[in-house]
Amino acid sequence: MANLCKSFVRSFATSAQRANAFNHVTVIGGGLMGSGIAQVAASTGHTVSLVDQDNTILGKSMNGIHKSLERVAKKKFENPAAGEAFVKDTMGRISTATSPITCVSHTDLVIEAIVENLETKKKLFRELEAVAPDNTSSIPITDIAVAAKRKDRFGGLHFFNPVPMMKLLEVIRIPATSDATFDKLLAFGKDMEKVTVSCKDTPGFIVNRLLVPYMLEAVRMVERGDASIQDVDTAMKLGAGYPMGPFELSDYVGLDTMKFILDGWSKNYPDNPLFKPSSLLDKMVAQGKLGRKSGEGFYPYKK
Ligand SMILES: C[C@H](O)CC(=O)SCCNC(=O)CCNC(=O)[C@H](O)C(C)(C)COP(=O)(O)OP(=O)(O)OC[C@H]1O[C@@H](n2cnc3c(N)ncnc32)[C@H](O)[C@@H]1OP(=O)(O)O
Ligand SMILES: NC(=O)c1ccc[n+]([C@@H]2O[C@H](COP(=O)([O-])OP(=O)(O)OC[C@H]3O[C@@H](n4cnc5c(N)ncnc54)[C@H](O)[C@@H]3O)[C@@H](O)[C@H]2O)c1
Repeated sequence: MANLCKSFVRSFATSAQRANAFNHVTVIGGGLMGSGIAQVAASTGHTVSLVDQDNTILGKSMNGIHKSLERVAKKKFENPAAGEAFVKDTMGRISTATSPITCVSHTDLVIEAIVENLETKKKLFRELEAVAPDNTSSIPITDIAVAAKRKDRFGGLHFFNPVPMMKLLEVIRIPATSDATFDKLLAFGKDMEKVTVSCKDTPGFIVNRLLVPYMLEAVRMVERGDASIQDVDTAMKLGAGYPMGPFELSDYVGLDTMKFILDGWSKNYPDNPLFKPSSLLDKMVAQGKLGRKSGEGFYPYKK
């Protein structure tokens, strides 16, 4: 890992101008979250290796990052040439790879953002045998850390979707996490221009422990025939001020990710009624209706 950071530069600057806690970041998983994390890490001056299973997936990830950067640039810069330079500089800091092994030897921080499946995550950490702060939605960090040898350098970073827009980062320590590691993860959050909060290594941390049961109760409400999908979404947007209703948000997060979260919780806490599986969610995932990413979820989307 890199030396401790000396100071922070809050606004966008080139890597040469910033003093970040980490210089080079490896992000494993180039899906919704990994792409967003790689984008923000690069736009805040880090060099980034983005790793996924094959180059087709990585091509899609880089396309998505480019489009998202163009949206950010439009908002950030009045001068189109400055916006174009920002996009080009940021893209130039991201390289891609299909194996993490080559990247981790020269990286300062590894962030895992692959599918929400404990066995898959543990297998990856066994392969890495290194430090890899984890972007899990719901799996206790301690359970994933079982596969890591150097647990003092292990911690949880929970980003939110879409990463470029959501200001929060949950930073989770396990008993074995050293103070130095925890402090550096908090510093990394600041470098990424996020507000950090911390909590115990409990299921769903703060946000998902409250948000996911709410989203699932919306699904159960529709399963019971109490209200329609559209009316629940309208109600929560106009009556509770949420930017998206629970069904729009479920499609945005990914119904497979929602199911992974719920399956993990219901297996570990079978007596908690908030974590009960949903047959509607199970059926939709089995049909490949995963939300925006598959072109259909609770709503249809243009592919
Ligand atoms: C399950 C996990 O473990 C945890 C989670 O992540 S839970 C999910 C947490 N996320 C949320 O709750 C998201 C809730 N939704 C929102 O906050 C908003 O709907 C939203 C920010 C996603 C989009 O905002 P909205 O106003 O609805 O749409 P839109 O007009 O397209 O976007 C607003 C601005 O955000 C920007 N934006 C949206 N998505 C973006 C992206 N991926 N990249 C860059 N910019 C983006 C747009 O460019 C737009 O900028 P502008 O206002 O200057 O035009
Ligand atoms: N979707 C959300 O809103 C959200 C928000 C916060 C956290 N998370 C968490 O972030 C993680 C990733 O979620 P996502 O929504 O980006 O999923 P996603 O399905 O969009 O992406 C997962 C990516 O991981 C890749 N992958 C799988 N196994 C791999 C391996 N062994 N090596 C390299 N790449 C591999 C897949 O090819 C895929 O591109 C999950 O743990 C999820 O719970 C998701």
